[in-house]
Amino acid sequence: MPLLDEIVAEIAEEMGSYSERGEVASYIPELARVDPRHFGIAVIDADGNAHVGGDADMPFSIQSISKVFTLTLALGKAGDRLWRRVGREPSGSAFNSIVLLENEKGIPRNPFINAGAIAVTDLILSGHQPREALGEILHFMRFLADDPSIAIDEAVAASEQRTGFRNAALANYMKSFGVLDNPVDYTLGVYFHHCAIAMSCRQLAMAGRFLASQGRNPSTGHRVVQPERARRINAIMLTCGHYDGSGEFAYRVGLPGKSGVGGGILAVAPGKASIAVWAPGLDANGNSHLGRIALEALTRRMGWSIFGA
Ligand SMILES: NC(=O)CC[C@H](N)C(=O)O
Repeated sequence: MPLLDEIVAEIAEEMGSYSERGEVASYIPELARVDPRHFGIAVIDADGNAHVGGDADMPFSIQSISKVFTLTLALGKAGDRLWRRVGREPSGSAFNSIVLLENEKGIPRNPFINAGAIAVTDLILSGHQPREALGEILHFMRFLADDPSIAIDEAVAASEQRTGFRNAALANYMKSFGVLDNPVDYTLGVYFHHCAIAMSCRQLAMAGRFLASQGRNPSTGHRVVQPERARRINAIMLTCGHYDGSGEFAYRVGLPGKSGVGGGILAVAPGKASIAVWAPGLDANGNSHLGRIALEALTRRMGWSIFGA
């Protein structure tokens, strides 16, 4: 699709000239070292062709984007039982907020805020050793992206493990309500490590293909999840994937999307494409500032918003 190639190249070039790039996350010390001038974009279309621009092959910390994949895995294990320990409504508060937990009996609003993702990780652990659970998550990422080289950035994981007091508070608080089954340090260890998986835009867009193609890996025809499950994961990405910036993302971009504080965003244009962008500078909600601008430009030019042209 030459048009798509041109648009992706144009966007990569335009993003290079922005001076307002947001702030790189600094509460995880290792992420503060990343150069805010990076920009990458990868679009895998419905025929499996990759259209890339900028630093599309440079690995970055996927952080909360991993929550899409842990949710998928946990749903595979627990099915609808998962929804007993986590809700599926937007929280309207920050990704690491604790405020709603007290009134809601330790049940997090959705699987994409930190508390919800920690509860989902706990379900994947379910009695296994942290190493086994992590191995399973990594194996799933490599399988989806069709790339055995995907790995965890141990320096990022260790950095968050040292400084993740807020997440430790969320996990302990949920544990006090009986929402977590495993030892808190096991669950947190797995959570910090899956957030520290490093992937490039190309690898992420590859991993997201099943969400754009009704649950199937389009190149092998392999079913990852049922179409209904893919649709529902997309729905939660749309409503909750950008925390208290989810409304703004839907308004401007109009696609299911999941951000991470490493500056990545995975977005899904159902039936059309799986898209990953990366720009490390964040806005006030902790979502990639330029990443959102780039996706807005892409969906506008391609007419891909799920809400119409
Ligand atoms: N929004 C994010 O990407 C947050 C993930 C990060 N690992 C944290 O728990 O704080």
